[in-house]
Amino acid sequence: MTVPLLELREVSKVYGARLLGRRRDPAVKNVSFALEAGRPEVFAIIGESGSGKSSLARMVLGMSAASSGQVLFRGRDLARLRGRRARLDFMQQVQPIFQNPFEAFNPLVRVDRYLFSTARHLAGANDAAAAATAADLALQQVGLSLAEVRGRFPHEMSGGQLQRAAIARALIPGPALLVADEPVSMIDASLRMTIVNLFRELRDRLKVSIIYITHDLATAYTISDRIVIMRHGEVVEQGEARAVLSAPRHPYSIQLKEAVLSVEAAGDDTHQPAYG
Ligand SMILES: Nc1ncnc2c1ncn2[C@@H]1O[C@H](COP(=O)(O)OP(=O)(O)OP(=O)(O)O)[C@@H](O)[C@H]1O
Repeated sequence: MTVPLLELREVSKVYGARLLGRRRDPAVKNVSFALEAGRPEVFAIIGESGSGKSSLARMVLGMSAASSGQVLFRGRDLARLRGRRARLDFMQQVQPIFQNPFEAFNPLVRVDRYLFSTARHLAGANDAAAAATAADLALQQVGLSLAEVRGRFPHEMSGGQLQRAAIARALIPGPALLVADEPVSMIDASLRMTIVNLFRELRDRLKVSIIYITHDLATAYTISDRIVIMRHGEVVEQGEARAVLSAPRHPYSIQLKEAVLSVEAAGDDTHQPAYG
């Protein structure tokens, strides 16, 4: 069997030891799943607020250690990733996209400078021209160009544009995996679908896998190949997106399905493609 791109084995996360003398409930409890190497997919992690999605994302990104279990990237346990070279290699291959693009960028740094810096540090661009080329190519992948971004501060761009620039930044090192934690929840509703559809396009064009973390079943259902549904830190259902949605087994997934159907029945146009 080939080594998976990403594998979680019985991963749990417990914050702090005790709360008022009582053991805290785990934020993530015995979660296992794997993404195959060489088979790019959009993999959604769905759950309501507090279900443990962001805790899981932080462990996959190596930003927080699992309390028990293992997170393996290409067979290497993230808990054993030592040294600058290994960390850099991991960061080149696994890139985050956060919820609020205005927090992801330093407000005092022009967006193009930010991209050039990523190109120098993570993509080996060794002069200004190489950094500009890398930034421009990445921006084109998300429907922007360096000319549109040049010289602008984050607040001089719309939330949708800035989130695209954040996705471009994440693409600069040529990652194999993007971890997008609620990437459209701060974006104007009319632009959400354009951005999530972009994930599918990137999967096909760049062969990158995307973990799409959301509380919004409708977008996840539309763009994902597989989904896991979390509740209180546990995976309550997982599988191929259409299969899970067509025959939900858990009461929570049934509720979610009903929510999607009611959005569709209402003809909510926030889930239609829009450009801008
Ligand atoms: N740094 C932390 N310290 C202590 N508890 C935390 C920490 N981060 C998260 N938690 C707790 O862990 C549980 C899961 O939180 P988490 O943020 O992972 O869920 P989530 O599904 O991403 O929710 P949301 O969508 O609201 O961000 C919650 O009970 C939360 O209060």
